[in-house]
Amino acid sequence: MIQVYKTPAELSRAAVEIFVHTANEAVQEHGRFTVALTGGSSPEQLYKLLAKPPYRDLVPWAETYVFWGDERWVPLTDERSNAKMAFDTLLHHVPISKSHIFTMWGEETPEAFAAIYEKRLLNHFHGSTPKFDLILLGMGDDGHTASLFPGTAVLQETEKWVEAYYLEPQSMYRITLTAPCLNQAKKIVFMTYGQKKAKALQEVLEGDRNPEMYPSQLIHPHQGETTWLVDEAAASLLSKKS
Ligand SMILES: O=C(O)[C@H](O)[C@@H](O)[C@H](O)[C@H](O)COP(=O)(O)O
Repeated sequence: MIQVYKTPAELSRAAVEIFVHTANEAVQEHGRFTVALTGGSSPEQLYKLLAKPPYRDLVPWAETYVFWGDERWVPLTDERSNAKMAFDTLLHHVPISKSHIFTMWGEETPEAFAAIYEKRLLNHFHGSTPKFDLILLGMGDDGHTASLFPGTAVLQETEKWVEAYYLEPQSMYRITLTAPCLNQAKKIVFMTYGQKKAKALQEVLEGDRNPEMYPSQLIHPHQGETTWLVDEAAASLLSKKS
Protein backbone atom coordinates (compact mmCIF):
# COMPACT_ATOMS: atom_id res chain seq x y z
CA MET A 1 0.00 0.00 0.00
CA ILE A 2 1.33 3.45 -0.92
CA GLN A 3 0.14 6.53 1.00
CA VAL A 4 1.15 9.90 -0.43
CA TYR A 5 1.42 12.99 1.80
CA LYS A 6 2.04 16.61 0.94
CA THR A 7 4.93 17.02 3.35
CA PRO A 8 7.37 14.96 5.46
CA ALA A 9 5.63 16.38 8.54
CA GLU A 10 2.27 14.93 7.45
CA LEU A 11 4.01 11.66 6.57
CA SER A 12 5.58 11.52 10.04
CA ARG A 13 2.23 12.14 11.71
CA ALA A 14 0.79 9.19 9.77
CA ALA A 15 3.78 7.09 10.84
CA VAL A 16 3.32 7.93 14.52
CA GLU A 17 -0.36 6.94 14.37
CA ILE A 18 0.62 3.58 12.85
CA PHE A 19 3.35 3.12 15.47
CA VAL A 20 0.97 3.81 18.39
CA HIS A 21 -1.83 1.65 16.95
CA THR A 22 0.50 -1.26 16.16
CA ALA A 23 2.16 -1.10 19.58
CA ASN A 24 -1.14 -1.26 21.46
CA GLU A 25 -2.58 -3.92 19.17
CA ALA A 26 0.52 -6.11 19.69
CA VAL A 27 0.40 -5.78 23.47
CA GLN A 28 -3.30 -6.59 23.49
CA GLU A 29 -2.75 -9.61 21.23
CA HIS A 30 0.41 -11.15 22.74
CA GLY A 31 1.57 -9.03 25.65
CA ARG A 32 4.49 -7.21 24.06
CA PHE A 33 5.50 -5.00 21.11
CA THR A 34 8.73 -5.74 19.27
CA VAL A 35 9.89 -3.10 16.82
CA ALA A 36 12.99 -2.65 14.66
CA LEU A 37 13.98 0.97 14.18
CA THR A 38 15.65 2.41 11.12
CA GLY A 39 18.47 4.88 10.91
CA GLY A 40 19.02 7.73 8.52
CA SER A 41 17.18 11.05 8.65
CA SER A 42 13.71 9.91 7.51
CA PRO A 43 12.48 8.69 10.91
CA GLU A 44 13.73 11.66 12.97
CA GLN A 45 10.44 13.55 12.94
CA LEU A 46 8.60 10.36 13.89
CA TYR A 47 10.96 9.71 16.82
CA LYS A 48 10.58 13.30 18.05
CA LEU A 49 6.77 13.01 17.92
CA LEU A 50 6.93 9.75 19.90
CA ALA A 51 9.18 11.41 22.50
CA LYS A 52 6.60 13.92 23.72
CA PRO A 53 2.90 14.13 24.59
CA PRO A 54 0.43 13.12 23.38
CA TYR A 55 2.03 10.19 21.56
CA ARG A 56 4.68 9.42 24.19
CA ASP A 57 1.92 8.63 26.68
CA LEU A 58 0.02 6.42 24.23
CA VAL A 59 2.78 3.85 23.70
CA PRO A 60 3.04 0.85 26.09
CA TRP A 61 6.76 1.43 26.71
CA ALA A 62 6.92 -1.11 29.57
CA GLU A 63 6.01 -3.84 27.08
CA THR A 64 8.04 -2.46 24.17
CA TYR A 65 11.28 -4.06 22.90
CA VAL A 66 13.52 -2.16 20.50
CA PHE A 67 15.92 -3.64 17.96
CA TRP A 68 17.45 -2.09 14.85
CA GLY A 69 17.10 -3.02 11.19
CA ASP A 70 20.71 -2.04 10.60
CA GLU A 71 23.61 -0.08 11.97
CA ARG A 72 26.86 1.48 11.01
CA TRP A 73 29.58 -0.36 12.93
CA VAL A 74 30.61 2.63 15.04
CA PRO A 75 30.49 3.33 18.80
CA LEU A 76 27.18 4.47 20.26
CA THR A 77 28.72 7.91 20.83
CA ASP A 78 29.55 8.35 17.15
CA GLU A 79 27.35 10.86 15.26
CA ARG A 80 26.96 8.25 12.48
CA SER A 81 25.36 5.73 14.85
CA ASN A 82 21.71 4.96 14.15
CA ALA A 83 21.31 4.05 17.82
CA LYS A 84 22.73 7.41 18.94
CA MET A 85 20.18 9.22 16.78
CA ALA A 86 17.35 7.10 18.22
CA PHE A 87 18.53 7.64 21.80
CA ASP A 88 18.93 11.39 21.28
CA THR A 89 15.54 11.89 19.61
CA LEU A 90 13.46 9.20 21.34
CA LEU A 91 14.81 6.55 23.71
CA HIS A 92 16.32 8.90 26.30
CA HIS A 93 12.92 10.63 26.54
CA VAL A 94 10.54 7.72 27.12
CA PRO A 95 10.09 5.29 30.04
CA ILE A 96 11.55 2.21 28.36
CA SER A 97 13.80 -0.15 30.26
CA LYS A 98 17.39 -0.25 29.02
CA SER A 99 17.08 -4.04 29.15
CA HIS A 100 14.46 -3.78 26.41
CA ILE A 101 16.84 -2.00 24.00
CA PHE A 102 19.12 -4.13 21.81
CA THR A 103 21.68 -1.92 20.11
CA MET A 104 23.78 -3.28 17.26
CA TRP A 105 27.18 -2.53 18.81
CA GLY A 106 29.71 -4.50 20.82
CA GLU A 107 33.40 -5.05 21.54
CA GLU A 108 33.54 -8.08 19.26
CA THR A 109 34.38 -8.06 15.56
CA PRO A 110 31.37 -7.10 13.42
CA GLU A 111 31.06 -10.64 12.11
CA ALA A 112 31.14 -12.13 15.62
CA PHE A 113 28.62 -9.58 16.85
CA ALA A 114 26.25 -10.42 14.01
CA ALA A 115 26.11 -13.98 15.37
CA ILE A 116 25.57 -12.63 18.90
CA TYR A 117 22.71 -10.39 17.69
CA GLU A 118 21.16 -13.34 15.92
CA LYS A 119 21.25 -15.30 19.20
CA ARG A 120 19.60 -12.34 20.96
CA LEU A 121 16.84 -12.39 18.35
CA LEU A 122 16.43 -16.16 18.76
CA ASN A 123 16.22 -15.73 22.51
CA HIS A 124 13.73 -12.88 22.28
CA PHE A 125 11.51 -14.88 19.92
CA HIS A 126 11.71 -17.97 22.14
CA GLY A 127 13.80 -19.99 19.69
CA SER A 128 11.56 -19.40 16.70
CA THR A 129 11.69 -17.20 13.61
CA PRO A 130 11.87 -13.48 14.46
CA LYS A 131 8.43 -12.01 13.75
CA PHE A 132 8.67 -8.29 14.46
CA ASP A 133 5.35 -6.57 15.11
CA LEU A 134 6.70 -3.58 13.21
CA ILE A 135 9.81 -2.82 11.20
CA LEU A 136 10.50 0.78 10.19
CA LEU A 137 12.59 1.21 7.04
CA GLY A 138 13.95 4.04 4.96
CA MET A 139 15.12 3.89 1.36
CA GLY A 140 18.26 5.43 -0.04
CA ASP A 141 18.29 7.28 -3.37
CA ASP A 142 20.00 4.18 -4.77
CA GLY A 143 17.09 1.97 -3.69
CA HIS A 144 18.87 0.37 -0.72
CA THR A 145 17.09 -0.28 2.54
CA ALA A 146 18.49 -1.16 5.95
CA SER A 147 22.08 -1.98 4.95
CA LEU A 148 21.03 -4.01 1.93
CA PHE A 149 23.02 -2.10 -0.67
CA PRO A 150 23.05 -2.69 -4.43
CA GLY A 151 25.48 -5.32 -5.64
CA THR A 152 26.37 -6.66 -2.18
CA ALA A 153 26.57 -10.35 -1.30
CA VAL A 154 24.15 -9.91 1.62
CA LEU A 155 21.34 -9.59 -0.95
CA GLN A 156 21.77 -13.30 -1.72
CA GLU A 157 21.57 -14.41 1.92
CA THR A 158 18.81 -16.95 2.47
CA GLU A 159 19.61 -18.45 5.89
CA LYS A 160 21.14 -15.90 8.28
CA TRP A 161 19.00 -13.29 9.99
CA VAL A 162 21.86 -10.89 10.70
CA GLU A 163 24.90 -10.17 8.55
CA ALA A 164 27.93 -7.89 8.93
CA TYR A 165 30.12 -6.85 6.02
CA TYR A 166 32.54 -4.17 4.89
CA LEU A 167 30.78 -1.61 2.69
CA GLU A 168 33.41 -0.35 0.26
CA PRO A 169 31.85 2.93 -0.90
CA GLN A 170 31.39 4.09 2.68
CA SER A 171 34.64 2.52 3.96
CA MET A 172 32.87 1.14 7.00
CA TYR A 173 31.41 -2.05 8.34
CA ARG A 174 27.65 -2.36 8.32
CA ILE A 175 25.49 -4.78 10.25
CA THR A 176 21.99 -5.52 9.00
CA LEU A 177 18.96 -7.73 9.31
CA THR A 178 18.78 -9.75 6.12
CA ALA A 179 15.84 -9.84 3.70
CA PRO A 180 14.77 -13.29 5.03
CA CYS A 181 14.62 -11.78 8.52
CA LEU A 182 12.90 -8.54 7.52
CA ASN A 183 10.32 -10.50 5.51
CA GLN A 184 9.13 -12.37 8.60
CA ALA A 185 7.69 -9.12 9.96
CA LYS A 186 3.95 -8.68 10.55
CA LYS A 187 4.13 -5.06 9.40
CA ILE A 188 6.76 -3.07 7.52
CA VAL A 189 6.52 0.69 7.10
CA PHE A 190 8.80 2.54 4.71
CA MET A 191 9.18 6.29 5.24
CA THR A 192 10.51 7.89 2.06
CA TYR A 193 10.40 11.52 1.11
CA GLY A 194 12.18 14.03 -1.09
CA GLN A 195 12.66 14.52 -4.82
CA LYS A 196 16.02 12.72 -4.80
CA LYS A 197 14.22 9.48 -3.93
CA ALA A 198 11.70 9.74 -6.82
CA LYS A 199 13.64 7.77 -9.45
CA ALA A 200 14.59 4.94 -7.11
CA LEU A 201 11.03 4.79 -5.74
CA GLN A 202 9.61 4.48 -9.24
CA GLU A 203 12.10 1.70 -10.07
CA VAL A 204 11.43 -0.14 -6.80
CA LEU A 205 7.65 0.02 -7.01
CA GLU A 206 6.98 0.10 -10.76
CA GLY A 207 10.21 -0.92 -12.51
CA ASP A 208 11.31 -4.32 -13.72
CA ARG A 209 12.23 -6.75 -10.97
CA ASN A 210 15.88 -6.03 -10.28
CA PRO A 211 16.61 -6.42 -6.56
CA GLU A 212 20.35 -6.60 -7.19
CA MET A 213 20.18 -2.97 -8.28
CA TYR A 214 17.14 -1.93 -6.19
CA PRO A 215 17.35 -3.97 -2.96
CA SER A 216 14.14 -2.47 -1.51
CA GLN A 217 12.39 -4.77 -3.99
CA LEU A 218 13.46 -7.68 -1.75
CA ILE A 219 11.07 -6.51 0.98
CA HIS A 220 7.84 -8.52 0.72
CA PRO A 221 6.75 -9.90 4.11
CA HIS A 222 5.52 -13.46 3.69
CA GLN A 223 2.45 -13.02 5.85
CA GLY A 224 2.73 -9.36 6.77
CA GLU A 225 1.89 -6.09 5.10
CA THR A 226 4.09 -3.34 3.69
CA THR A 227 3.04 0.30 3.75
CA TRP A 228 4.97 2.96 1.88
CA LEU A 229 4.56 6.41 3.44
CA VAL A 230 5.88 8.82 0.85
CA ASP A 231 5.60 12.52 0.13
CA GLU A 232 4.49 14.05 -3.18
CA ALA A 233 8.06 14.83 -4.21
CA ALA A 234 9.22 11.23 -3.81
CA ALA A 235 6.04 9.98 -5.50
CA SER A 236 6.33 12.44 -8.42
CA LEU A 237 7.36 9.76 -10.97
CA LEU A 238 4.88 7.09 -9.88
CA SER A 239 2.10 6.29 -12.35
CA LYS A 240 -0.14 4.72 -9.69
CA LYS A 241 -0.80 6.60 -6.44
CA SER A 242 -3.37 5.66 -3.81
O1 LIG B 1 21.79 3.17 8.29
C1 LIG B 1 21.12 3.81 7.48
O2 LIG B 1 21.53 4.80 6.88
C2 LIG B 1 19.70 3.44 7.23
O3 LIG B 1 19.27 2.39 7.84
C3 LIG B 1 19.46 3.47 5.76
O4 LIG B 1 18.95 2.31 5.20
C4 LIG B 1 18.50 4.61 5.53
O5 LIG B 1 17.19 4.21 5.91
C5 LIG B 1 18.51 5.04 4.10
O6 LIG B 1 19.85 5.28 3.74
C6 LIG B 1 17.70 6.32 3.94
O7 LIG B 1 18.37 7.33 4.65
P1 LIG B 1 17.68 8.76 4.85
O8 LIG B 1 16.46 8.51 5.69
O9 LIG B 1 18.72 9.58 5.57
O10 LIG B 1 17.34 9.28 3.48
